[in-house]
Amino acid sequence: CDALCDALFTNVHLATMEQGYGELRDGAIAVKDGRIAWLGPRAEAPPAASVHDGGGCWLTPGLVDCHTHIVHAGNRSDEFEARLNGATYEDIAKSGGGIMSTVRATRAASEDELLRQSLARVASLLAEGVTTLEIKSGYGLTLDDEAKMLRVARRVGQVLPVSVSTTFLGAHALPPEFAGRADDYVDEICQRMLPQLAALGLADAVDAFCERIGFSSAQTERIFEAARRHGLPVKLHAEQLSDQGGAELVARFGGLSADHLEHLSLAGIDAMAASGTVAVLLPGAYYFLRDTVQPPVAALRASGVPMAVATDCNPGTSPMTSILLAMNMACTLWRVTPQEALAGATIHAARALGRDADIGSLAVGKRADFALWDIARPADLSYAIGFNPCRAVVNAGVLRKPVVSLPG
Ligand SMILES: O=C(O)CC[C@@H]1NC(=O)NC1=O
Ligand SMILES: [Fe+3]
Repeated sequence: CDALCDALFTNVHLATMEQGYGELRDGAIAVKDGRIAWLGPRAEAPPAASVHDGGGCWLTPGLVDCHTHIVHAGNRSDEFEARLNGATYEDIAKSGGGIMSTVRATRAASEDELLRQSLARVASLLAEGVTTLEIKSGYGLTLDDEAKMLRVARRVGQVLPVSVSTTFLGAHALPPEFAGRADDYVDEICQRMLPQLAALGLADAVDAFCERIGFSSAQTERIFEAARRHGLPVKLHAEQLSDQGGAELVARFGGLSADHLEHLSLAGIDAMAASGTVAVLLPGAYYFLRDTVQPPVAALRASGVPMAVATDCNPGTSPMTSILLAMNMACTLWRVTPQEALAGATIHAARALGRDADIGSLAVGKRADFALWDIARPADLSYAIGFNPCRAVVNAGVLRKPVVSLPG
């Protein structure tokens, strides 16, 4: 720091996540105006107005959950029960349940009620050191209801100490008003919903569900072209249940990420490697659906495609509000390594949001978003199941306890 730093966090071991990982033991990190001003050996730390002794904790970048549907009303435990009695996810969707069940509940909920239900779920993630969260729409499927969801997503970041990236996912399911007229609904998305939501500044990115029970790659391409016309980056639910060529499509648009990827092809991997598109792994949905087809983690690793890990928090396929559990699942179910899982919930997740210049690793000039952990080594974060070792969180240089209080 040229002038006196605002805060110094010392007596900590740093997992910097620079160049993919990076450790600095017995270190310290200084903050000025909400940004990282210095990091290095504890003995060389600069003076600061306030000094916090980290007690030998590990200090990582604040965790980033880069794929959630955390704003929604109601739950779908009835379908969970039905599937355990033999129904399939696609049967339920085809009979009007599934996503449409949550659409009906979300349309019926007021904006304030939607916020109240969502904040409780977000608080669970914040307790585990999450400092940035992506939140999708996709349970409204009309302009007004999609705007309501995205306003609630923005309010989450105003009410709680978390940065929120919003994603418009109007192409999540075909609403009843357009039954049998998918192309007309895609027109509604491209010609009305997306332009107005972009003009209102409610969406930071655009996503679609490219799948047999979702939207075709041709329909997805039309949505991506509309996103491009409005200067919005794209990402995609791709190859979750089948190979629709979604990964190649999102790579062709220089998209931020392709997500799920259980049925990803080698051609899709090559396209993502060439375009720098992040592979977002969502083990919660694989686990909860009792899926058996794994994403090609070894091939993604060999091709150098950056892998992120996220909760996919949603009421139908991944009712999970634990990023640490998602990290453990990625390791245990798919042989992601603990270092890859931590990169997947920090720098690679930040890259999947187009935010890696600002967050996701410990580097001078980045936002001072940190999490402090009472662990022996960083691998402990994806090793433990259901145990939360987070001892403190720092948002833009401001220290807070992990558990936040909710309004009202
Ligand atoms: O079932 C839901 O409510 C959303 C499921 C979620 N959305 C999607 O496109 N794939 C998923 O797993
Ligand atoms: Fe999802």
